[in-house]
Amino acid sequence: MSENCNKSCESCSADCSVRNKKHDFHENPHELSNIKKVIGIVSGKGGVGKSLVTSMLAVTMNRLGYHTAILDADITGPSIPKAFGIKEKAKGNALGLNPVKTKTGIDIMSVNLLLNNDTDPVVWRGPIISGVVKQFWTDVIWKDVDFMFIDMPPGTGDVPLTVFQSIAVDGIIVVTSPQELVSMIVTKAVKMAEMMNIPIIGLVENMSYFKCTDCGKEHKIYGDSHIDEIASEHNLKVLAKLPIDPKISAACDKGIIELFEGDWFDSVAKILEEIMDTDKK
Ligand SMILES: Nc1ncnc2c1ncn2[C@@H]1O[C@H](COP(=O)(O)OP(=O)(O)OP(=O)(O)O)[C@@H](O)[C@H]1O
Repeated sequence: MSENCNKSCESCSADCSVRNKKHDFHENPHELSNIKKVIGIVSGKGGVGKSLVTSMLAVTMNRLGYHTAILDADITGPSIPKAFGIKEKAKGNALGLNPVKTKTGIDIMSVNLLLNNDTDPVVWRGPIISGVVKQFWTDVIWKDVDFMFIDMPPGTGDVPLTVFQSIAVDGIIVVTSPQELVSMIVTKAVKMAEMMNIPIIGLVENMSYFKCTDCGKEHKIYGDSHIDEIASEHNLKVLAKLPIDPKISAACDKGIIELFEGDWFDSVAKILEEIMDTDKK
């Protein structure tokens, strides 16, 4: 703290303990929760495969023996329960709300696990939606979770802001697709992450190519990718390039994403393990 501190952080830019404390809006998780690492999955717009990447990352880390969880913060477009084929509803008791376990033991909380019908639209205003996401963090009992993946709502609106301010996110992964204005999206994500003081773990390019099952050739359906140049401009890693694969969309539709085959996320898994290990040292 500066000797001249008048506790008026708004008019002072010093990076001191008072300022940092005053600007820390992080909420504590439920007292019975224990969450080691929280990874936010973001995208610039909807439909690029953010929920799919979130699901596959959780499955990958679960296969490696980590207890994983998904907090579905995409309140108005929750697609996680469907990808995992979850039909049951979340139950609560006097202590709090329990996540629903998938067949392989991944803990999930999503607004669709609370609504009477999956098809009921969520017609709520921003502050209500943000409040629900916060409650998914504070009122759900997340027991012994190694990696929690947060499926963020697309963009940089009210809800992502609340998530980043109220949940201590350890890092974010940005999902893009080749047809997007990738450069702009990545630059925005980098700036947002800087503002929120959260490291970007790297980029995942979804729908990168289509591999012909007859000739084995890779076709760039959405044109050439620029992800590598953009990543190096920002000093970021490209974590994975995921093909367009009808088997993947079929797995999501049938609720069997836990059975996906492919090694696309093996290198991301190593990076996540390193993040976990650095804390143990
Ligand atoms: N690489 C892929 N191959 C085949 N299908 C895919 C692929 N990526 C995504 N899809 C399909 O595209 C649809 C949209 O994906 P997803 O729900 O993950 O997008 P999203 O970015 O989370 O969208 P929103 O933010 O609007 O919820 C899903 O039906 C998914 O199965």
